[in-house]
Amino acid sequence: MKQMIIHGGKPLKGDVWIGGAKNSTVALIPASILSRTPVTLEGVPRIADVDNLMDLLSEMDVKCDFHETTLRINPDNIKRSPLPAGKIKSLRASYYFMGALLGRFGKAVVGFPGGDDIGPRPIDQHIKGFEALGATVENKNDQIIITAPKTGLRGAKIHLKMPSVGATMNIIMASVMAKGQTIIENAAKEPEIIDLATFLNNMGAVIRGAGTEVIRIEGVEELKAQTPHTIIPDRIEAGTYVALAACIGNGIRIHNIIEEHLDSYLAKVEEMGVVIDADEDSLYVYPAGDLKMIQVRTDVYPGFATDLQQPITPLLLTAKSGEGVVIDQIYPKRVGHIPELQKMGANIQVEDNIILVHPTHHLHGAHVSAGEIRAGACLMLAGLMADGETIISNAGNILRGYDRIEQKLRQLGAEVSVIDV
Ligand SMILES: CC(=O)N[C@H]1[C@@H](OP(=O)(O)OP(=O)(O)OC[C@H]2O[C@@H](n3ccc(=O)[nH]c3=O)[C@H](O)[C@@H]2O)O[C@H](CO)[C@@H](O)[C@@H]1O
Ligand SMILES: C=C(OP(=O)(O)O)C(=O)O
Repeated sequence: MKQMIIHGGKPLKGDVWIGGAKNSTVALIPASILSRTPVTLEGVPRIADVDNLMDLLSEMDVKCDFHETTLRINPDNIKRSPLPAGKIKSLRASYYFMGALLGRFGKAVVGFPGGDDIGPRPIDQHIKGFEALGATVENKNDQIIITAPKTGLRGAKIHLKMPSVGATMNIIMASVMAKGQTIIENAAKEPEIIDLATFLNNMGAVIRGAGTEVIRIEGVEELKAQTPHTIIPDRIEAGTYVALAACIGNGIRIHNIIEEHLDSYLAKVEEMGVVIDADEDSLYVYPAGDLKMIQVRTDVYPGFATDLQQPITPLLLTAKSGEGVVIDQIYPKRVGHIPELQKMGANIQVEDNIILVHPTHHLHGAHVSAGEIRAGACLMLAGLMADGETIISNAGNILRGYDRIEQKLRQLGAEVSVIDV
């Protein structure tokens, strides 16, 4: 198990560069097997989810070469292999192999995915989509077996019950080579969907409307990657550093961002009174003065992202007065970080899944546990603010999605290390 050890209370300063978006990357890697030619991804974050996806590719004899931030994936000798257990359980996004294998081979045998403990994560909309394309879906011994008819998948009109990011991406991957037209209504509009569509379109796919609620896909015969694809910057990592800079920064510039992707988040941070200067592709966060308490309600994009409700919570604790409220409409049970923050002296409670935050002038180091990735990010920020030593166990959850975190925090002046215990 990994532990993160932080000696907090030191003001941080300097520059930080944001990596490629985890939530794009984890879809683009499975999508790479749809290509008949080698794929090059650039701006790939150094995170554990990528290592686990590369291991899954190697089970299919797909060769990967990961150098700095460039990942080359060569599916020339790909063999269709079932992915029943093991690494598949290590991340939620392994479910993208359902759509990708179905699209490429007409058959996918994939174990139930793992991932973060953020409450129930149903996949009924993914399955509804595969079935609409003509596939049969069986659930046997903790595995999902998805089979296209002998005549192949056929385009269909699919109306999602809710704009699910995972279902939208999985249906795109399955339908990109189906016969005829697929229409996804009530599709998710997250920037990561546009990134996937751009990647596939550059390989010859015909996907229109990504980023809006209606996506139209004309099936094509085959896909061939021709040019490298640069992954969009991680808006959640960027938002985490914005919160960090406002909590304990003495002037921090955050590079490689797309400001528009952070609009609703930055509006909330600025409503608190944090002063931010935006450049073409960077943000400068000034040391914070007296901050106001706010209310946050998560929503689908372009609303406030569920993945940012935990990273902003330590910032709310620094407000001068009032009561802050955080409501996660996407994952209401995503409140596992609250008892851990209480151990550090935070005046914060949960009532009926509503988080109530009160000004806390002093946090102290404690031994806490990162139940999931963003809970880990929240505790990491609290640890950097707190006096004394904070030990975060289950820090592997932070490494799942935060690119070179130890190195980046140290460059800003933090005293932090990650150890194996
Ligand atoms: C809308 C939203 O904020 N999605 C976030 C969510 O995506 P993730 O892909 O986990 O979630 P979805 O967007 O798929 O799901 C949104 C909501 O729909 C429900 N649902 C989803 C699929 C399904 O088949 N049935 C069903 O009921 C989910 O339980 C959830 O309440 O976490 C990802 C990783 O943290 C983020 O990158 C996404 O931005
Ligand atoms: C919950 C998250 O990750 P995953 O969906 O990969 O578990 C996240 O990115 O906040």
